[in-house]
Amino acid sequence: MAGLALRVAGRQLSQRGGSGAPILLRQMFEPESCTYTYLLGDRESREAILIDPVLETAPRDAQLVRELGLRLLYAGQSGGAQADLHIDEGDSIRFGRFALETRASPGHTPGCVTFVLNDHSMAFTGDALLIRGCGRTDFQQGCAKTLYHSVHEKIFTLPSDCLIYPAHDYHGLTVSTVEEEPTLNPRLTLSCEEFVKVMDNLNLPKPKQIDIAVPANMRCGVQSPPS
Ligand SMILES: N[C@@H](CCC(=O)N[C@@H](CCS)C(=O)NCC(=O)O)C(=O)O
Ligand SMILES: [Fe+2]
Repeated sequence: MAGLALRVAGRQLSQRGGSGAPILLRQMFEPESCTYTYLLGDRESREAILIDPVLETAPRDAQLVRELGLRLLYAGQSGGAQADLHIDEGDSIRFGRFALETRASPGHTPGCVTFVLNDHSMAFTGDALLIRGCGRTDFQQGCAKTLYHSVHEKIFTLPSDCLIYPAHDYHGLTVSTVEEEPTLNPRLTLSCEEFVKVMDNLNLPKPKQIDIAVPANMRCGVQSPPS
């Protein structure tokens, strides 16, 4: 029932906002952590939102926001961090004629969310679903079984032409679709049991900067004052 209500609400929002209005979308890359930051804006009201910003590239993002004459309403990540606004499953984040629907997609971390544009044309999957991959589950209270269910239930149920924009890519790819991933993703095409085994044996090195990034994310990106 909740899923149905969300879809209906999404369609109504899309119509009220004038369906077909082109969203302003910029995908920006930070090479050290291979992170994508997304700037989304409404060309009419100039209201904008920034998804998955990285400390090192914050000046670049701020400059682009200024150059494009946008007014940033929200920026940040989720996950029990200190923040001005906490978001939950089903919450709608509005900017101009658009809105992002929040879908909880835990597994990489307990607080991971996927943001879906209200017309379901694109989804920002954070570290849950990567292109032909997925977020690791071996730290930050990750859980492979939870991630498997999140991706199958919250992302693969979107329309097949829905674009998938992840928070990271390590192979030079920029975007995927809900049509591609359920058939081509080498991890998420497995059974849940096989997936858990694969995830338990990834043996990846820790990402660079993770020991700095995690505590900073818990303070919404605010750095510790110098001692
Ligand atoms: N080999 C990569 C590893 C970076 C890494 O661990 N990335 C995380 C996402 C950021 S917390 C992840 O979940 N990766 C999944 C994966 O399969 O790589 C590097 O270049 O450092
Ligand atoms: Fe991560």
